[in-house]
Amino acid sequence: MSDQVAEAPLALSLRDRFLAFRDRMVSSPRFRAWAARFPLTRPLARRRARALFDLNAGFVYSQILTACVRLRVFDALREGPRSIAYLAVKLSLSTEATLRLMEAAAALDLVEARGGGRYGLGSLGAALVDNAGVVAMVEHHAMLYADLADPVALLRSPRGGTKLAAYWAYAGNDGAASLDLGAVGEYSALMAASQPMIAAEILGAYPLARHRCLMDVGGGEGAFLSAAGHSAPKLSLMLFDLPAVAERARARLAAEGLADRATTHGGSFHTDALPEGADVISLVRVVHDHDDDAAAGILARAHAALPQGGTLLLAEPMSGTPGAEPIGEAYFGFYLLAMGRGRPRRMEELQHMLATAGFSTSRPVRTRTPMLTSLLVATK
Ligand SMILES: CC(C)=CCC/C(C)=C/CC/C(C)=C/C=C/C(C)=C/C=C/C=C(C)/C=C/C=C(C)/C=C/C=C(C)/C=C/CC(C)(C)O
Ligand SMILES: C[S@@+](CC[C@H](N)C(=O)[O-])C[C@H]1O[C@@H](n2cnc3c(N)ncnc32)[C@H](O)[C@@H]1O
Repeated sequence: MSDQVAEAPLALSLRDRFLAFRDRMVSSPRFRAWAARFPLTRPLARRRARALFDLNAGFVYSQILTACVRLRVFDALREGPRSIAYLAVKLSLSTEATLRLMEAAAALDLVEARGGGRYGLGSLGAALVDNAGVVAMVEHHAMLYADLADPVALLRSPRGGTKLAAYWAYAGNDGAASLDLGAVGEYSALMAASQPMIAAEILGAYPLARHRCLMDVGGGEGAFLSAAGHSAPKLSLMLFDLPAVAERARARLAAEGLADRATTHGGSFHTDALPEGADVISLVRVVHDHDDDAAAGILARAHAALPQGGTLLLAEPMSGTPGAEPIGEAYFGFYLLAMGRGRPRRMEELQHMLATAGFSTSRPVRTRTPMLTSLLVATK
C-alpha cells in the first residue's frame, strides 16, 4: 500500500479550523510543557496525561484483575478483611507477592486497605462476589488478549486462525449446523453464565407477559428463555439454535421443570426457515456476530416466521451508545474482529436493517445498563 495518498483539499468549517488549531498546539512539546506549568491549564493537562497513561496501562490493570479472579481473592475476602499473612497462605503466594498484588488491587478499587495491614473488599471487588457471569467473562479474556497481542497483524489479516475464532466454533464455519456437542459446550456455558445480567436488562425493559409465545433465536442453552418463562408464567417457549446447542437447551429446560412449556428446534438460521408459532421472537447477542448479508438473512427469516403484528426483540451491545462508546466501538469492535465475523452496529443502522427485512416499525426501549445491552422492539 502506498503512503502517498492524495487527498482533495476540503473547504474547512469553523470547527475544522478550531480542531486544527488544537491539534497544532497539543502536538507541540513546548505547548505541552507550558500547559502543564500554567495554573489554569494544569488540571486539564493532568487529566489528559492521566487518560493517555490509563490507555497505555489498561492491559496491566486488566492483568491485575485477572490475577485476583484466578486466585479467588474476592472469595477470600467475602467474610471480612484479612491480613497479608492469611492471604499469602490462602492464595499460595509469598508474602511479598501478596502485598504487591493487594497494593495494586487497592489502587484499582478492587480491594481496600483496612488498617492493621489488613485488606477487605474494594468497591469494585465487592461487585464481583457471587457474580459468576462477570467472573467467567474475566477468565475468558485471556483468549482475547492473546489474539490482540499484535493488533496490527489482526487488522491486516482479520480472519486468520485466532483463538476466538476457534472458540466460537460457528464463526468462520459455514457448516456450523454439523458442529458437535464438544465444539459448542464451552461457549454455550459462558453465554449461559453471563446471561442472567442480560436477561434482567431485557425483561426489566420489556416485560413479556403481554405475549403468548416467545421464540428465542440463537437462544444458546436456554438461559434467557428460562428467565423469560419464569417472569411470565403463561408464556409458551420455543428455542432455535444449532442442533448441538438446542440439544443442550432441551436438557437444561427439562431440568428447570419447563419441558411442558418449551420446545427446542435445531437448525441454522443462515439456511433454514425458522419455525412459526411465536408472536414474539428474540435475538439476544446474535446479530452482531454476523456480517451484513448474514445478519440481514437472520432478520428476514425472523420476519417470515412471525404473524402480522408480531414482535421482534433485538438486544445486544450497540455502537454509539451514549456513555458507553468505548464498549461498543472499541471493545466489541475489536472482540468481533478477533472472532473473525460480525461488528457492533449503531441503533439507527439496525433500525434500517429491520425496515429492509420488512418490519413496519421499530423503536428503542431504554435498558438500565446500556453498556451491557441496548434493546430495539420491532413490529411486523
Ligand atoms: C450501601 C452503601 C453505603 C453504598 C453503596 C454505593 C452504591 C450504590 C454502589 C453501587 C454498587 C453496585 C450496585 C454495583 C454494581 C456493579 C455492577 C452491576 C457491575 C457490573 C459489571 C459488569 C461487567 C463488568 C460486565 C462485563 C461484561 C462483559 C465483559 C461482557 C462480554 C461479553 C462478550 C465477550 C460477549 C460475547 C458474545 C459475542 C461473541 C460477541 O456474541
Ligand atoms: C453469542 S451467542 C448468544 C447466545 C444467547 N442468545 C445469549 O445471549 O446468551 C450466539 C448464539 O447463536 C448461535 N448460532 C450461531 N450460528 C448459528 C446458526 N447458523 N444457526 C442458529 N444458531 C446459531 C450460537 O450457537 C449461539 O448460541
